[in-house]
Amino acid sequence: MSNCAVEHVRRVRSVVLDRAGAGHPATGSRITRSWIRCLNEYQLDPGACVEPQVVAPVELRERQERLAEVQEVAKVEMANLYQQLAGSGYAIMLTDREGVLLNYFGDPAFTHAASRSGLMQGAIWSERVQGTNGMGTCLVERRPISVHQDEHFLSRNIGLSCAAAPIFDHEGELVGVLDASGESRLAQQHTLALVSMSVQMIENRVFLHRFRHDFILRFHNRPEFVGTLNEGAIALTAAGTVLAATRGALLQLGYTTPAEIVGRDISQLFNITFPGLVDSTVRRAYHPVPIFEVRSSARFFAVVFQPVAAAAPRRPVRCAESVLPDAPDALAALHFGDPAMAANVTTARRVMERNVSFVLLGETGTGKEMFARAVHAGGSRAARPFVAINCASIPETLIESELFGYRSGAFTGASKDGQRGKLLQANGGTLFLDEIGDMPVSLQARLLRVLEEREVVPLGGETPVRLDIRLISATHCDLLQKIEAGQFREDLYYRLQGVTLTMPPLRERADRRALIRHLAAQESDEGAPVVLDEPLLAALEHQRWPGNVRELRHLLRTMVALREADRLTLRDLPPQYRAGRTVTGPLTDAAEGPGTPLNPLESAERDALLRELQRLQWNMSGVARQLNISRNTLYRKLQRLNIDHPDKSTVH
Ligand SMILES: Nc1ncnc2c1ncn2[C@@H]1O[C@H](COP(=O)(O)OP(=O)(O)OP(=O)(O)O)[C@@H](O)[C@H]1O
Repeated sequence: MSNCAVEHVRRVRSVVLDRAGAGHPATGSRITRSWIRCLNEYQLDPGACVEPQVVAPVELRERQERLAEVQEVAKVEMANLYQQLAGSGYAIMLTDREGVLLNYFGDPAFTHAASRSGLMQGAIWSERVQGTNGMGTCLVERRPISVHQDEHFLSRNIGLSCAAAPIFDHEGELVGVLDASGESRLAQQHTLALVSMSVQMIENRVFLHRFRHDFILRFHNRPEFVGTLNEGAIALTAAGTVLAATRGALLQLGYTTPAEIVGRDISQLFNITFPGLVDSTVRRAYHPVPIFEVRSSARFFAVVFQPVAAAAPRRPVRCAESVLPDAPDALAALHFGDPAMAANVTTARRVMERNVSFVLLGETGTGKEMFARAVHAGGSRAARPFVAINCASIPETLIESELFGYRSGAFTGASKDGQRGKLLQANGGTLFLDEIGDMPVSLQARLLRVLEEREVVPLGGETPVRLDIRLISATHCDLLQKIEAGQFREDLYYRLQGVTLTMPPLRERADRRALIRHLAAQESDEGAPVVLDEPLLAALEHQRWPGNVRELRHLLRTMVALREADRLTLRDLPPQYRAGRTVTGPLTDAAEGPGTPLNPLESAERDALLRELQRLQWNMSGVARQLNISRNTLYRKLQRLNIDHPDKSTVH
């Protein structure tokens, strides 16, 4: 045993035996209490150098399945927390209530040392097995706790610094612990606060998910905190009886256990009737409405969310392109504090429950479709279909049948069963018309008629069908300019335009850094979490991003896939992003011009594309069709390959 370990053992024994230990930092009462338990109750030897105890893989899987819902939510929060602590040598861990380590996100620099210390999946970190430690002692104390270096009981653990917080379920049962541990010499003051915040986020999100088929009242004494991790949430039956409440709700209302309010009518807690509150929430378009607590008359602001229909197809957490959390947080998840996006979300929430049409403007890849999906997911139509149609990528001749459908045999090549058009497929839900500016003028008249008459006659059919759709249109072009040029109908423009929102380009978003981290976490969430070092983050933050968030996501996806280590640096950045294309760099504008070096493959692609463009006299739809790609993709290629249209104004 090293001198240091011998000294530690001597100190532990002396503190426990005379319970004095004057002058030693570890005599804080919780640590002392734990040491006493370890020595007297569990009969542990502080100098023991035992191997970590690990449960069998089958048992680990069973334990993980038992906590599957918490784990699913915790994974995202663990990745976020890991990003926040990245570089400080921490590993983030989740244990169950017996202290078995279920999930581990580790700093690569620390993983090896961590597994030597027993910080690995399946290891048991209860206080009874490992003595005083963040995870185990937190389970006993049921409170957030830091255990720094020689505050550990076993001398083999004194290299560690741990910050741990307990996770409770809606019944107040302790279900596990979230912990950040590292070999850091300096206990980071803020680590415990970050871990506690992550736990609060996990508890809230698990609660919202578990009670998604019930009414949920979300409240805070400041309206802007409704929907944040500080809010309180109460699940209610359709009759307004309390089913469960979050810790945040109990804290704000001055109760200590859920049992004190479960089973009571909501009107016994707040001076409201439940139907009245549901009504005013909907009338105020999900803006928090003031309510008063019965006992203290304290004012709160509340929103009631309606149950998500049980029959609704569950939105996959991760789909090919877009990642959306469960409603109603989909809109909030679209930004991390950018004022323009925040204002868009506020406006959308205000009108979401009224059948107002939206027009979404913004450059390609700024998230127009994602925004439309979030509006759909957050509203009362969430359980009904969301149908998207891209007017730029469907050949003009087919848009009509795509929209209106057709009867069997309506035209050569039509399916023999016919097809319901997108308008009918979207009935009751949302129709998203992407690149509306590219809709042929003849079809615009027909669409306008349908929107005014609110019924549609399928192609080749006779009986009109009643339509109830929310329409969200998107375009990257200037529709007013198109109207002037006679390419877009003014009357349709006014019919589509209930609320117009502009998605900011990525280079102008104030929350770029958080968004980059968030996307990197999402892109790496199936493997070990990836950390971006500071120079790389700064370089990404200052790119021009002509393809906006889409381009950023694809770049991160590529970098994550090709990485050699879990810490990405400037060396992982593809060459075309290294020089020049920054917003503030010296090559700012010139970088988009022909000066940017292309690799040989890109040069060949550029030549081939130029030949095709010249052959078809720059008819963009024709070239896109010829190459079997969408016009959006074609425009993106032009941008990427530095091809300027001879008449620049027509290239968007
Ligand atoms: N706020 C966001 N958070 C996370 N990912 C986003 C966000 N906005 C966009 N993305 C990502 O960028 C991709 C492109 O977004 P989307 O298709 O919504 O953009 P768009 O503006 O509709 O593009 P286009 O005009 O080219 O159709 C999405 O698939 C998604 O992965």
